Amino acid sequence: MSGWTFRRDGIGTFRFVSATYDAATGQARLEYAFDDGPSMVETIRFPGAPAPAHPQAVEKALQLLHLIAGVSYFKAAVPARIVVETAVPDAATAALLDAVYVEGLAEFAWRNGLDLRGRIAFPRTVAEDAGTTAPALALPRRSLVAIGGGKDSLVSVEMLRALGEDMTLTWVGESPLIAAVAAHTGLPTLNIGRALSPVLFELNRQGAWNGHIPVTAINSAILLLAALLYGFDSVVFSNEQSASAATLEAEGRVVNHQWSKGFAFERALASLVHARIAADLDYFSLLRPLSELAVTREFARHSQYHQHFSSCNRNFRILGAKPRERWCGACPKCHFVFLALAPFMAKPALVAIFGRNLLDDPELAGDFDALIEWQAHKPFECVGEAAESRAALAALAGRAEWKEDALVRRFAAEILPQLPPGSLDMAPLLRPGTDHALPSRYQGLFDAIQRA
Ligand SMILES: CC(=O)N[C@H]1[C@@H](OP(=O)(O)OP(=O)(O)OC[C@H]2O[C@@H](n3ccc(=O)[nH]c3=O)[C@H](O)[C@@H]2O)O[C@H](CO)[C@@H](O)[C@@H]1O[C@H](C)C(=O)N[C@@H](C)C(=O)N[C@@H](CCC(=O)O)C(=O)O
Ligand SMILES: Nc1ncnc2c1ncn2[C@@H]1O[C@H](COP(=O)(O)OP(=O)(O)OP(=O)(O)O)[C@@H](O)[C@H]1O
Repeated sequence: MSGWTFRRDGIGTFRFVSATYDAATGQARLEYAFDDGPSMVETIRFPGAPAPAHPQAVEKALQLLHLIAGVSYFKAAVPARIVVETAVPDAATAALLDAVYVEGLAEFAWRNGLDLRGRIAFPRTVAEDAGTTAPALALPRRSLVAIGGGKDSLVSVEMLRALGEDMTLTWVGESPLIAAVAAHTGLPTLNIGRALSPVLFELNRQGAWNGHIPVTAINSAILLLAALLYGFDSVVFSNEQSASAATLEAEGRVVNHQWSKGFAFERALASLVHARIAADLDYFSLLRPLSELAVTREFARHSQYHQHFSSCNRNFRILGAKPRERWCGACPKCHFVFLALAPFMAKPALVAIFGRNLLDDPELAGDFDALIEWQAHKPFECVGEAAESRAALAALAGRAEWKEDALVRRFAAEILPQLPPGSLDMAPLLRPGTDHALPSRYQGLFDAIQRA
């Protein structure tokens, strides 16, 4: 960094400098820079990956990963100009990237008082035929399943296990918690290494713009490259229906904290992969038909994981302090998961997971109000829709074991009477939706849930 001064408002250009994959070490190297500043190099390690059997598809997937993962670095200065010094993307790829950088950074922009709409335009070659299909590679019929240490991916794992699917569980980055949960499934695992450039952390110290990024888009691109390297024909995520809902809508903007977990991103990425990378490589979310409540109802049955999993995102920090226990009990995700599991679990078992009864803590009233969008917007976190939280609280208000707890009692006395009658029924929220892109072999999975 010597001889180069970073001023976040003084940067003109973000450069995609190079992207290489070294088959001997299984390491991808993604290089970026601002103006004539230092290289920012991110590395992704694919342990034990065999020499690429499909080098052209691997090269395409590597380019896509380079372009998507740039979002972590671009955000540090959000300059007006983007230069791609590697292969310039075609129109369809550039359109996806524009969306990842504008919609995926919408929360970042909102919270920093920025507006990226109309400000991001990836360079693109002249438009290719929209109907182009990439060649089929005869990839083996097996699934690479993303695992995050929480309830969602474990529900998928158990659904796929019940179908006898050949699968490997995979996660990006070092996480003892995810490793322990993955080991508990007894299934084959693959931990992919990821190291962000230390230059980014230095820029953060020097006052770079910082905030939320669409991390699922990055993990998805990493897993697609992994599928080609190790030989899988499906990359399976566990993003639920509720992830597509906005966190807030204000001043003509739609901000979704979970944008890259949403259906619009899933569809766009899946069709780009079929068109440009491999016709037989599927990317989809198995849980897309389900609400968060439908997922927690399923997860409640899998008690073998209850003392191992965690949905608390504070566990997954690279730099920041991690909670001493698996659940910090103080973040919106802890609050939401407690509430969403409560209608489906025995109370002592749920309290044993969290170490205390969060619904009996009056100090948390404001936090639970945000979950039900009561005089507040939903928190910027991976939580279900307000209708789900309201329905869960209404259900608990009618249960002898819960109704005396401070926050349930308060909800029943002060809030419930002001809510529209008929809006609190849980049954419609538990019914699987029809907006999904599941391969036909999985359609039957949700018939069973429908009947439950
Ligand atoms: C774990 C977590 O929630 N981290 C968010 C937190 O970051 P923090 O500063 O507390 O610590 P670190 O995670 O260690 O990050 C250090 C710095 O690195 C930047 N960074 C990190 C990863 C990356 O891929 N790119 C990066 O640029 C980060 O900005 C830090 O400066 O707050 C940050 C600022 O708001 C968030 O960016 C961190 O979020 C992580 C990228 C992360 O993995 N978050 C997931 C748990 C998450 O938010 N998942 C969403 C899915 C959203 C989506 O559309 O994909 C969810 O579950 O809803
Ligand atoms: N480190 C990671 N590497 C790869 N995929 C991940 C990682 N962390 C999360 N995911 C995947 O991203 C998606 C969204 O993560 P999310 O945290 O919502 O899921 P989860 O951990 O399975 O469940 P929960 O909602 O209880 O946290 C899931 O498909 C999850 O498997």
